[in-house]
Amino acid sequence: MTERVAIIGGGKIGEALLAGLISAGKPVKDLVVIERSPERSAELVDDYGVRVSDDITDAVEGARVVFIAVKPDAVDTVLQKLSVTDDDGELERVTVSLVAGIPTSRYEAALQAGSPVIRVMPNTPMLVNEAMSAVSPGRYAEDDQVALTVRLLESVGKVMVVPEKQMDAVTAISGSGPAYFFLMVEAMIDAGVALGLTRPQASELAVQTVKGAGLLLSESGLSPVELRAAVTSPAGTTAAALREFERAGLRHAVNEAAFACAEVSAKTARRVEVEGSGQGVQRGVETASEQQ
Ligand SMILES: NC(=O)C1=CN([C@@H]2O[C@H](COP(=O)(O)OP(=O)(O)OC[C@H]3O[C@@H](n4cnc5c(N)ncnc54)[C@H](O)[C@@H]3O)[C@@H](O)[C@H]2O)C=CC1
Ligand SMILES: O=C(O)[C@@H]1CCC=N1
Repeated sequence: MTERVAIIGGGKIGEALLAGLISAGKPVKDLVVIERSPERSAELVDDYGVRVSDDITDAVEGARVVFIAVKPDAVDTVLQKLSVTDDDGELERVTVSLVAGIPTSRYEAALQAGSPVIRVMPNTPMLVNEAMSAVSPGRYAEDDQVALTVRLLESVGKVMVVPEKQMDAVTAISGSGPAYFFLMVEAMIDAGVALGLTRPQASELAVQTVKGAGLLLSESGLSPVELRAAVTSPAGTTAAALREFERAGLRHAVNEAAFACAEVSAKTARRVEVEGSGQGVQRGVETASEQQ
């Protein structure tokens, strides 16, 4: 893998990609991050020894693949800058968006005519080379560009190629999915503390349980239904717990959550357009800790 790769946006997902590619053996000299926050840039330089620039035009020069990992609201600004950069013609640079909710058509319309674009929905387990990335090629992406993108993403996890119309559903399952599990683990730890365990004890028990259960799911070849049945003894402890989950409507809650997630994804492009045109809309209320 000697292709030069540029990552625009060195936040959580940009860092996950950077860390994953480096740990998968990609030489740091073939990587560049474009990050506008000086504090964030300094962190990335310290932690990874990677070149970080705040100048898109300069940094993407010579890059075969340009990943975009900024928030949806920042995409148009990035595209304006990218649209006036020169990809030398020979490099056949491909723009790969990791951004939720913005269709390839928007990139294709903003970039130079015929620019190849690929849309990806990754997730943060990329940090530990266990990402699930869904890939949708845009209309001008060539097979070799899709293959290169898949190869890069396969070095940091699994890859599934899907039609772009499935991206909102994918986001609702694998893109946002890790957060659902972190919430579940938080709740398990709190329950353990309520039952008298110390918080470190409850954390270790819950985290190792989720890790082991995840490995069983991916490696045993058994379905979640079969694995759950194997834990559940007749009239036993697990049956009592599961009955409470069913009574509380866990399945319904997961379904509603996934639909809410997909809906926000589907409306993102329109929201960005409206907010970008100065007619900002009030979104849902975030807690202070979620505002980053
Ligand atoms: N966090 C996650 O679990 C996932 C995020 N995504 C997508 O990845 C994208 C990034 O998300 P996060 O990493 O969570 O956000 P983040 O806010 O942590 O990172 C975005 C970074 O981009 C930088 N930035 C913004 N405008 C820039 C510009 N013009 N030039 C250079 N740098 C710029 C910001 O300073 C920030 O460091 C989003 O579009 C999101 O939809 C997709 C899948 C999972
Ligand atoms: O919450 C978000 O909007 C991003 C997209 C998928 C995961 N995180």
